[in-house]
Amino acid sequence: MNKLREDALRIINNSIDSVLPEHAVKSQLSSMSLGENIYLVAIGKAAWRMAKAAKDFLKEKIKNGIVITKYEHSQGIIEGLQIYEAGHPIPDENTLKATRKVIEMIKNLGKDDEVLFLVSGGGSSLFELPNEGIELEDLQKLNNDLLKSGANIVEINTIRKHISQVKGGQFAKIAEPAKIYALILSDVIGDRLDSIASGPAYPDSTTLEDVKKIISKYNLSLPENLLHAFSETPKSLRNVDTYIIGSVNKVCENAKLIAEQLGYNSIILTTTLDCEAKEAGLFLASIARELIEKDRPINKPCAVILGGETVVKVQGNGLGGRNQELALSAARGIYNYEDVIIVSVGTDGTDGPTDAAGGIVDGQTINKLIKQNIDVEFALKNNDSYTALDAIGGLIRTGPTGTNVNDLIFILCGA
Ligand SMILES: Nc1ncnc2c1ncn2[C@@H]1O[C@H](COP(=O)(O)OP(=O)(O)O)[C@@H](O)[C@H]1O
Ligand SMILES: O=C(O)[C@@H](CO)OP(=O)(O)O
Ligand SMILES: [Mg+2]
Repeated sequence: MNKLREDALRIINNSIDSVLPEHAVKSQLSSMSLGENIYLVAIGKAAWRMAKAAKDFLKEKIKNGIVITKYEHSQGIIEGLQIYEAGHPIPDENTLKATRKVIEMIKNLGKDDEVLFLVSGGGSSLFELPNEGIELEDLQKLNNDLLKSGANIVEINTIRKHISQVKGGQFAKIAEPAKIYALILSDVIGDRLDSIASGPAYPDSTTLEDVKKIISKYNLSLPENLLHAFSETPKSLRNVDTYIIGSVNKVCENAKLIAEQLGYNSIILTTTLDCEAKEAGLFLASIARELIEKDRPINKPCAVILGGETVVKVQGNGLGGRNQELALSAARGIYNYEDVIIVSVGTDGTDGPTDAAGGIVDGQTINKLIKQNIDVEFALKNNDSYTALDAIGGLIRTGPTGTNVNDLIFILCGA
């Protein structure tokens, strides 16, 4: 493996390791003084690791607890906690079953009880009980349409919150009068607390008016029963304290430190990349060319680091994810350039409905695709980035990481 690729993989692995949730959970808990009657609820892709850290720290103070995470994201038994796995990014039967268990556990709590609510991205699909009149099939179709529409996560979750019994602050209402302490691992740009996992314990800033606008903006066609099932969400809550314990900012800062230790001049360009994945790829390639040809805006060897979450309007029937699509698109702009790599990777370890975390491309990627008879333009049009990158060794596979703080994207240039 060449040095640039080796360094890129090291930056990816070490910076994701630096945002695993154990340390953040323990350090937050050690600054709080919780009582002796704690009920734990952990939701999201990082739920298992967050819950394990909390249990190790609080021990017998936790009276009961439920963890809901994505399939293949549980790492085994945690004594005293019930662990469920469920569907993501589309909710399934197990989502509803596990959510009902949580409601049963917290609905009759008293004012001296406390709920430790550990929240990470993925929670929207894993923690859900829809409003009366909505069947699971309706909910699944709506989620599928939303995820393919090109809407961003704030828009998607605005809709999800208004057909739910637990999202948009409603979980906190059910737990009243118990106090909720929410520890949040953010995977939403700008750390919007009412969007992360659809904010089950945060006052909702969005309204039914916003729902109407999003339905019309993305031309969504909803069945009649769904249109009648929307409900307004709470705009204030009195029983919740919220703490953000990790975000994309941290993974970018750590990637910068690691790149510097490896000898690369490094900058963070943005932590809020949010445009179309294909456009982001071409934009990154143009920056790479500036670095190579003009040594601007920093001198080689260098790392230019970005964080955020791009969007994809899925119109083809191929296989891929936003990070793979960004990387494949970027390959077009660095065709035949030497000593440059562009990487895009989801810190949760799974990009779209695939087993890859993201993509890694260089100046030879397009030549390798040509040799395999793969037309990059067709692959992009068909949203088939996984198949294309897989054929030429351009996928990054980490497996589920146990954390989730959005996507890490970077350019690495040799001397
Ligand atoms: N074939 C595809 N190519 C590109 N993106 C896709 C494809 N299929 C689904 N997606 C995108 O993958 C997203 C879900 O991916 P996922 O990695 O689970 O998101 P997150 O990490 O935010 O939970 C969808 O919103 C959709 O836009
Ligand atoms: O659960 C959710 O609503 C989102 C954002 O937090 O996470 P993910 O994109 O991982 O599904
Ligand atoms: Mg997401």
